[in-house]
Amino acid sequence: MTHIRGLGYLRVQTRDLPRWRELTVDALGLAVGSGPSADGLYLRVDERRARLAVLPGDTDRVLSVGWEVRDQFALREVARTVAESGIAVHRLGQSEVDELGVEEAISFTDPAGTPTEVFCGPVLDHSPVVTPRGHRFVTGEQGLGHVVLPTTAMDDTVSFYAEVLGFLPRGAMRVGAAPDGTPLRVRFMGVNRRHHSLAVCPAPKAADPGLVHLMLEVDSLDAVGRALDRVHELGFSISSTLGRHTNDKMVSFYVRAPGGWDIEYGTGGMLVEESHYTAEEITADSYWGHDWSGSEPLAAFG
Ligand SMILES: Cc1ccc(O)c(O)c1CC[C@@H]1C(=O)CC[C@]2(C)C(=O)CC[C@@H]12
Ligand SMILES: [Fe+2]
Repeated sequence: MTHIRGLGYLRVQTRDLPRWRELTVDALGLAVGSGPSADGLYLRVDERRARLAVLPGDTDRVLSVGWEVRDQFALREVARTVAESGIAVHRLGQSEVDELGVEEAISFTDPAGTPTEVFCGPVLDHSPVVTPRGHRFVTGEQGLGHVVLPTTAMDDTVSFYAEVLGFLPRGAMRVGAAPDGTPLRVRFMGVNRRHHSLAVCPAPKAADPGLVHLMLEVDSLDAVGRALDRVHELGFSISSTLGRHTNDKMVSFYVRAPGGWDIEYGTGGMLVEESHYTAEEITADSYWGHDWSGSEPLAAFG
């Protein structure tokens, strides 16, 4: 039933494009790609034209989370099931799909309020991906990485992704309790062998920026360490120090992006063997490290 193959792209809006360029290109080592808007920043990590698009605007917010399906027939199925679930679905026109660099796409708002797109037929850029320090990003069948979305409607959001879009639960972690004692949990969900392509996190209000973090994976610990050096040199704020997560086994750090949300930058994520997997509850976010004590408050929790 699952048609979604992975996280395809993320598009965000910012008031501070120059600082975004420093973070993504100079610090994190993404390659500059191309796109239709002359003042936009289009970033490549692989053969896709722009996996991350950063557009100038007067607020800092997510413009769209793009989920990928196999082909136009799978897209039609997703459009039908989302519409049947009671959510209004729009089919994007030619100028819109050209802007996204895909063949076809639909858009809708998920129960968390996230502007969401599902697409097929991404346009490729066959020129070499020249990252500043020669590292590679881990994408391919695992998709771009993962996003964590804040939501005030946890149950609706989780059931939408699981029961309408076919995401598989990949475990949870308690982050507190409601006034009546019901545990609150961050829930991880996957669509491919990456442990999670999505996590949904209980948040007090639905407001900009609409994101908790984007995770990007690179192919070596040295690439993570070098990026961390550059993040310090360029004066970015570390939200969480280096550590290893207990669920996906990834070694990562979190850096604060302009706009009040984070980019998680890691390596060594596990590959899920779906035929044996069961969804577990972790009781610590990390085996070691991941000190969040120096973090500036996330805009989504503010
Ligand atoms: C716990 C965990 C496992 C794997 C991940 O890729 C991952 O990002 C996390 C942390 C999720 C979550 C977060 O990002 C926002 C701040 C949160 C809610 C915490 O304060 C603990 C867990 C954190
Ligand atoms: Fe994460």
